[in-house]
Amino acid sequence: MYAEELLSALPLKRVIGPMPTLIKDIAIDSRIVEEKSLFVCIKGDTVDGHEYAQQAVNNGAIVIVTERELVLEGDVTQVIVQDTNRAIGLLAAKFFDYPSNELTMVGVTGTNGKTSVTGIIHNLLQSMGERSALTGTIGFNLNGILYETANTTSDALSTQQMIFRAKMEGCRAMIMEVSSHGLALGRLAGVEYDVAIFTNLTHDHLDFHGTMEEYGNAKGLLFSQLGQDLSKNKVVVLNADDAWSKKYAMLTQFPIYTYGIKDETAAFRATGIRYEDGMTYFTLHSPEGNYDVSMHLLGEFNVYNMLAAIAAFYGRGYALELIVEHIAELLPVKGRMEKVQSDLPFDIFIDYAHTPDAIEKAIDAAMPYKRPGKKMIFLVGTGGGRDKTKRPAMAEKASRCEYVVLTTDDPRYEEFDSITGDLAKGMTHENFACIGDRAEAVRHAVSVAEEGDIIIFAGKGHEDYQIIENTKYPHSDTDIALEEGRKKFNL
Ligand SMILES: CC(=O)N[C@H]1[C@@H](OP(=O)(O)OP(=O)(O)OC[C@H]2O[C@@H](n3ccc(=O)[nH]c3=O)[C@H](O)[C@@H]2O)O[C@H](CO)[C@@H](O)[C@@H]1O[C@H](C)C(=O)N[C@@H](C)C(=O)N[C@H](CCC(=O)O)C(=O)O
Ligand SMILES: Nc1ncnc2c1ncn2[C@@H]1O[C@H](COP(=O)(O)OP(=O)(O)OP(=O)(O)O)[C@@H](O)[C@H]1O
Repeated sequence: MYAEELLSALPLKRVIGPMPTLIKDIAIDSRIVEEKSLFVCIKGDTVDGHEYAQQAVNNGAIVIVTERELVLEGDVTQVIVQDTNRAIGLLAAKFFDYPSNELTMVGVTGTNGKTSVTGIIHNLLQSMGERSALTGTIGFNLNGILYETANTTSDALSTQQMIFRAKMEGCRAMIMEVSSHGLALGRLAGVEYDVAIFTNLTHDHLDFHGTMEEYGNAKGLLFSQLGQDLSKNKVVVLNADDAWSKKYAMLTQFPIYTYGIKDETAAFRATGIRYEDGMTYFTLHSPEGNYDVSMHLLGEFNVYNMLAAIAAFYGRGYALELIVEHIAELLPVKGRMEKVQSDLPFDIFIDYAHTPDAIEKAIDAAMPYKRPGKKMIFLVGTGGGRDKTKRPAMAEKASRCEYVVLTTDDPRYEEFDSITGDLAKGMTHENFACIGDRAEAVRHAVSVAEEGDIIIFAGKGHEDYQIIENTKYPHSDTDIALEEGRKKFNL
């Protein structure tokens, strides 16, 4: 792109040096700068990107966007702006020519359920033969190929790049998990959403947001940023059973489609929920009448997730009959109350619950499968160096199970005992063990399991690794549990 044209995205700037003709790429990481690039210096949490400007020049950057004049060697032009974090959003959207305008963009926010709802919508679109891309905690799924991403909601540059790639690969839709961090830090700058969905808001991430109020306000940005152009067919989907939905409804004038189980005024409502033989059944009440829905996804929380997806499809003009037909074929989302197929005499569920509410919902989901007189064992961990206030509440929720194993998810730099010690403060009974080493904890959970019991391994879900300090080690709750179980029962 012509440098002049690209930089026109930044009206307030001071340019030092001659303007080059062409910019071939944009980068925010000096280690992966290409020839003839523009590098934007971002002040991070751990380091300041301004310190890496020289490395970026050495690797081929010809323009540096910076918040202060830097001493740099080489043929390089400096563009001084007040806020580089804001600048990268404007530049990235311009460089990729505002790709979100050409796709149906779906954003899902909420404490729990983002991966599930985005996965459901993406998989339903695929099953109807429509090409869509998906980004979130699991990575960037482009036409079936999964690319790793550092965050649930990626930085502003990667976000625009991914939408552009989806457009170039012929996708008609892009389904995105929208985290509160992503919204608060401007990672979604320039993303024009057509569908904005809210799942729920419960305790998480208070290390970052400080209060639930701030956390809730950050999520509200998804709705307020939909804009005022009512000629666009934008759709807002809100959970009628969550009090925050009333606040979000006030942030936008676009049509609202509510869903829920308790609130009888919800436009999309489920009643008569039944769980049988690994299936969930319910009656869908909709503006178009009632439908019988059957799905392989387990638990009431997945009924909520499915209702959110159904409301979104309806809002975009899809026939409910068609959607309900495709739901019956849908496979469970990976690592979200996924039942492990095995020859062991007890049941294993793998789940990603890492908030108090999600733990409660995971236990609810498994309860219909609990046999009389048999135990439910819950293994729960949490990440190191993140919101510590939620830890006792997580263990308190897990205490509903007869036996609890307290462990770690990704301990990062925190001591095992510090994590399990915080969790233990919330236990309401004595039938639990604190075992920081997760592999050991999984083996222990299996060692106490007897015929007919259920074990839920929570917190790792789809992940096949554990991060200790800053290293990713291979780890699979499923593999360890199966190996230990077979040994125990001589299979
Ligand atoms: C606190 C936080 O959000 N940190 C994010 C931030 O990292 P950081 O501030 O540490 O960045 P940094 O390493 O200091 O680097 C600053 C700048 O210098 C550049 N740099 C750095 C080193 C170098 O050699 N050269 C160079 O140019 C970097 O590319 C960057 O532009 O910028 C990185 C790149 O965009 C993010 O990956 C990183 O997310 C980390 C991994 C993270 O864990 N974030 C969590 C808190 C988060 O965002 N979570 C949410 C919610 C998840 C959920 O729903 O549960 C998410 O959306 O993921
Ligand atoms: N609608 C929901 N309400 C409450 N709990 C839910 C809901 N959907 C999923 N959960 C629980 O939360 C866990 C995480 O689900 P999911 O990955 O879909 O959420 P998420 O919002 O993407 O979380 P994260 O971004 O932290 O990965 C699930 O394994 C399940 O235990």
